[in-house]
Amino acid sequence: MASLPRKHLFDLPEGVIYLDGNSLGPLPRGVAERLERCVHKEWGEMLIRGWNDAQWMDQPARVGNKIARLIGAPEGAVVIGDTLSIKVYQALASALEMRPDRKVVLSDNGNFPTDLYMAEGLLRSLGRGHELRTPPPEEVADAITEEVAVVMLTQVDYRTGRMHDFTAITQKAHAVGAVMIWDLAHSAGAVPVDMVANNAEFAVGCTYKYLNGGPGAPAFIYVRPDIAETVRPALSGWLGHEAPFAFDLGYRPGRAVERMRVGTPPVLQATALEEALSVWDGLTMAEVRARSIELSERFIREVETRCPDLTLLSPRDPMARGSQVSFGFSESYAAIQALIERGVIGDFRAPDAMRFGFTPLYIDEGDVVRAAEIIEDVMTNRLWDDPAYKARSRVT
Ligand SMILES: Cc1ncc(COP(=O)(O)O)c(C=O)c1O
Ligand SMILES: Nc1c(O)cccc1C(=O)C[C@H](N)C(=O)O
Repeated sequence: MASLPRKHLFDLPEGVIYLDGNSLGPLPRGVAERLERCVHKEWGEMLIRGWNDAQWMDQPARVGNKIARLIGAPEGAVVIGDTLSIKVYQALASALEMRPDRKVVLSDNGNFPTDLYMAEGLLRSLGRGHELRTPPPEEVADAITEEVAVVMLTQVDYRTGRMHDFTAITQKAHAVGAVMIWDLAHSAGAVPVDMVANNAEFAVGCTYKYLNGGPGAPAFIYVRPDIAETVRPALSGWLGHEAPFAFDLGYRPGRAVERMRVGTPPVLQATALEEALSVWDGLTMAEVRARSIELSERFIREVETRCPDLTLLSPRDPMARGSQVSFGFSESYAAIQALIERGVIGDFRAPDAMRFGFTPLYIDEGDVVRAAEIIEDVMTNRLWDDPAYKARSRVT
């Protein structure tokens, strides 16, 4: 297969430059047809037999293996299912059980809110006086002390694209005896990740962003293989049981990471994801990362030259940045609306970020330059200064 870009593998609307694949990836070409087959040939014709005959029951592990390759994890260490919020909860609950004598969970105040909300809810229901600490991202490393039970961080900041030092933070967590959880929501399919080398105990992530699994696509969870047989799942659902179809009354955790399965897998969503993952065949994350850096560096250069009113909010050093670039502007919400209307889809993140994702599978240098020209037009001609844009409802 030809290397990058692979635009022909995606169904992108004509005239759109899609710089929001960091929030919701576009539709890969084969997905609609694969779903059609799943609906008619599997669900429609096989009915209940689909669990065996179409291997629906093995899908969480099978798709997990496809993701494993992209995050440097071995076969059998990743499963998919549920939403990322649930996977965060599961990882944190199990991690806390591994350090019963410690009471501090360390995250940061740039983390995506659901990760912090799930932690708060879990700690409250444990009722054992745990504390969630959220220093600024730059201060996390110094806040890793021997009080900390679990360090739980999102590698790439959803707003700024700032990337934590993946290796140094995990090493520091382990040096003080803390358990490490990485949320790879903005990393999987965006930056090279090597879970084996990193040695963190847990990783979680979503698949609707850079992995193009579609809206509501299932999340994934990785558990380090050497601890997977001892980790205790808090959400002990029947499909994480060692023998679900024995229908025993007592819970016995399933084999390794399979114990992190909870209930019935979302077969249609997982089928879309499984097909979507084939766009990565024959690609390495190193190749994707190299292109992503070229594209985002070019974008920053073009925008800074053309638009003096925009301030770079992302780290300037590409090695400290994920695959997204944010610019600050006082009217960024209206400016993003003006851009979307002109075919450049990025997004707004409160309070003032215009955020653009770089996805080399379907974005090339020409798109980047064209997007910068349109941003220049919107800024120079104050096209954002339109009450209709400012009034538009803010759902996402
Ligand atoms: C870091 C991070 N965690 C969690 C989520 C969302 O979790 P869920 O898939 O449960 O909506 C997102 C984005 O939506 C995210 O960026
Ligand atoms: N998961 C989302 C959703 O269900 C609706 C709207 C947006 C999202 C997102 O993924 C937001 C995303 N995590 C972000 O970085 O802003």
